[in-house]
Amino acid sequence: MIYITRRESFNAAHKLSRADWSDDKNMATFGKCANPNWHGHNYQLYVTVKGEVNPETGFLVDLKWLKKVVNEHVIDKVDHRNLNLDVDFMKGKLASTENLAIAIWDILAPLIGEAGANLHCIKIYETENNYVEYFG
Ligand SMILES: Nc1nc2c(c(=O)[nH]1)N=C([C@H](O)[C@H](O)COP(=O)(O)OP(=O)(O)OP(=O)(O)O)CN2
Ligand SMILES: [Zn+2]
Repeated sequence: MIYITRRESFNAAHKLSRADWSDDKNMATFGKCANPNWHGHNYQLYVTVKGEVNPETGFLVDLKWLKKVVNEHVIDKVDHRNLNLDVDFMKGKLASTENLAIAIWDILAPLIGEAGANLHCIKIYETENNYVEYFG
């Protein structure tokens, strides 16, 4: 078993708030992250794939292919966007890093499976100090 990781970066706005809660409750729960006029992050996304090395190519998966899949299906949809308003796969979800990691897993796992490998981990740094890892 071998593991290979592609890192991508994106910039996105969001806020942590629930439409079915009052402003006061959102502020009490999420603090400054519930600021109604949004705030943004420079996110770092790490997509780790696991599997066996193809003896003919020496590859688990071609990193150029992985870059293309991650960019087409994730980065192009989130970069310079508002996670709450613009991103179809986050509609109706609280825009936390946990929910973002789960949503990205759900998009990429089947695509990577079709290529004969397995998605191992989605890791997202929201800030330098905060990151989430999701293993499915
Ligand atoms: N479990 C979670 N908690 C929080 C999330 C999250 O996605 N999951 N997100 C946030 C906010 O988005 C917030 O913007 C994080 O910013 P902050 O707390 O300021 O993070 P920093 O690393 O910049 O803070 P330092 O104090 O400088 O370490 C909040 N909680
Ligand atoms: Zn935030």
